[in-house]
Amino acid sequence: MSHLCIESQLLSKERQNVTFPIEELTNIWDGGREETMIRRRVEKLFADDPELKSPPLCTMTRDEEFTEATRKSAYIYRHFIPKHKLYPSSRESKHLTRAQPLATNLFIHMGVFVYCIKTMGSDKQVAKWLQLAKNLNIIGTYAQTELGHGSFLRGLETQATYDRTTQEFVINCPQLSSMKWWPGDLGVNANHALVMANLIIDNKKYGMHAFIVQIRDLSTHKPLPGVSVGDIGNKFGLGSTDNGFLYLKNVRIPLENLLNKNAEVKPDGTYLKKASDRLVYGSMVNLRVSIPKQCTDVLAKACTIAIRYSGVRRQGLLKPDGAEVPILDYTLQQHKLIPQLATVYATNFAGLQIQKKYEVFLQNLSNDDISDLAELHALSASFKASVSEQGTEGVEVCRRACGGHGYSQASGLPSLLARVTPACTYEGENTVLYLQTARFLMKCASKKAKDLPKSVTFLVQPTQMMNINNVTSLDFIVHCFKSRATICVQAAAKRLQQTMGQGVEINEAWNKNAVELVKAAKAYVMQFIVDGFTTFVKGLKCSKPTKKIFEDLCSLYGLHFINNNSGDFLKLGIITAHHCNLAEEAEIELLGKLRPNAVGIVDAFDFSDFSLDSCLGAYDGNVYERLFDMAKLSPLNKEQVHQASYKYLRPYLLEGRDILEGSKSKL
Ligand SMILES: Cc1cc2nc3c(=O)[nH]c(=O)nc-3n(C[C@H](O)[C@H](O)[C@H](O)COP(=O)(O)OP(=O)(O)OC[C@H]3O[C@@H](n4cnc5c(N)ncnc54)[C@H](O)[C@@H]3O)c2cc1C
Repeated sequence: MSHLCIESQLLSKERQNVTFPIEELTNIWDGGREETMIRRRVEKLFADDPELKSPPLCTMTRDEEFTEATRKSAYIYRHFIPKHKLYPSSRESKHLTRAQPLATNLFIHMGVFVYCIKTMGSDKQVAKWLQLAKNLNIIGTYAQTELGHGSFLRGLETQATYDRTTQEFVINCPQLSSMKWWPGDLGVNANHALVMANLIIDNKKYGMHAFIVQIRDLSTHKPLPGVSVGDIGNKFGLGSTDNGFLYLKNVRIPLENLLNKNAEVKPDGTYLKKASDRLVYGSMVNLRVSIPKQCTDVLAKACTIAIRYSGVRRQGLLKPDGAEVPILDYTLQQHKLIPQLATVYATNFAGLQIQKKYEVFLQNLSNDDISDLAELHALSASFKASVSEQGTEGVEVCRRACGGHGYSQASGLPSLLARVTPACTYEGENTVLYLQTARFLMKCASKKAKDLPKSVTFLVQPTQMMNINNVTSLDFIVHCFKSRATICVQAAAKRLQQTMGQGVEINEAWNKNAVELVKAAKAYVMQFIVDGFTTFVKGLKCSKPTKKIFEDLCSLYGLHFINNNSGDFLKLGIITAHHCNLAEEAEIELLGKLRPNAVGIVDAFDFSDFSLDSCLGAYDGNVYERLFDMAKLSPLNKEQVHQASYKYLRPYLLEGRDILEGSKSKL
């Protein structure tokens, strides 16, 4: 029997040992049996379409990757989606992001430019721009960040000065640091930009507003006068996206190009505010709610790759005279990977709770009730920060857990890491988001329980230690996380008050206590995740073996965190040293229990080989043959003798030949 077959057999054996119905878990993951069927149908449409096939990502240059991405994106939006009727209103559309091949672009155009027109434009503006944008008749970007400023919005320098005589805005980047930098789809493809600029009327500043600016000629696609635009160059990853720079000098746009649903400038220069900034915040929440799901899906892929690979990779012995074992048998490998699997489940199902809160908020909004906004904003900000961080750390753990092969692009893991890590920065840099959450928490800490939303009253109530020996109990784990959040929030509030009591001005006091404040925000969101996942698991109706998997993953998620931060839980008086010992033992026991089902659990994510795009993670486990096939495709192997060796090394190699052949003839 060939060596290759053994790898496939090892994965089959893993699957025979699975103790729960994989299909049931898949259905729960998808949100129901019918959703699984719809998702599979959508994924099959993508996988079967020859227009969506590309050379493997790891064999392409940046230029080829970008060109392929643009070709496929244009095809998807103009042909594939209409052909299969996968419109945003259809049930199928929910599954598009997951089904779509990795290397595509136009995300900022379709996801943000189109969304901003819809939510920030008047009816007249929506009628003018929306369909053009959806049809790719115009391509837009969202240009907010500048070379000199990102997080601090008031520091942005681009100006839109109203000229009453011509009824135009004159857009200017006053200096190098005001140049727009980073916007996606801008560098090469966009011919319009939604530019965030300071509105100035008669020398008075009115703050940031959104303007539609045409930046390239509609026929030639060349930059218009006053516009300097291009790609910012290679990044950590995301070679398929043309993040760009944009410098605007005296570019004139008509009055109607200010997106004016929330604020308007009349022809005579009168400024009219129509909606409160709080409503504008509400629309930002929507974008933030979608990012964690993308991060969770990326971590789910990384877990699938690393766990399947660990099931077939054999290295060393557990018994001196036994057979070589798959590395998944090592407790240390389980300790790296299975908690990542628990993270995928915890963040996914806790995310559903935010989604529900968001839907309630939207319902209330239609009655002009925005009382939930502050909590939703605080929650979605810290949740985005926490899930993108856990996703980034988790993918890197998975990558390193695959040894040398995890470093190869062919594993698919480097591109997953490059995809998840920028989510820590875009749509609000994580630290800045945690600080926003802390602001809400400090307000809560200054109030009485009766004046707070029910979901956060625990933050101002006293905590008690729970005397319990069963540390895997979900009630105990939730209690630990809630107590930690309460203590951290109250401690940060107390310190802030003390600093200000010493006469320190608020911003300075805030800065002095920023570490404590961020810790409070992190503790708050961690309790939300643990509580949300636990609530989901407790309410889950399914077969006993599947329920057991959920309960074990839920306990593992909590205990792994407690064990990694035991000093903190001990210091805060939430647990004792006895609990610590029990928690460490319980975690190892849970790893052993989940180990036989690990391959089954990742199979339940149901990623196709097409979407995983990994030599290590394919369903059949035929790892080595795939790696060798991929290596053969390396552009460096195109010629038997590469020009570089010939050009730069040949003279010295010929010297070597003469020495070696000369010494041979002397023998
Ligand atoms: C892949 C990618 C795609 C992007 N796409 C777009 C796009 O389409 N359109 C667009 O406009 N922008 C885009 N951006 C830019 C992105 O939104 C900004 O990078 C982000 O808002 C962070 O701003 P910054 O880069 O200025 O970081 P900075 O704010 O300079 O952050 C640098 C450091 O300073 C810290 N810091 C900043 N402020 C504070 C504070 N108050 N207290 C404590 N610490 C602080 C941060 O935590 C961080 O550690 C993209 C970025 C990336 C990486």
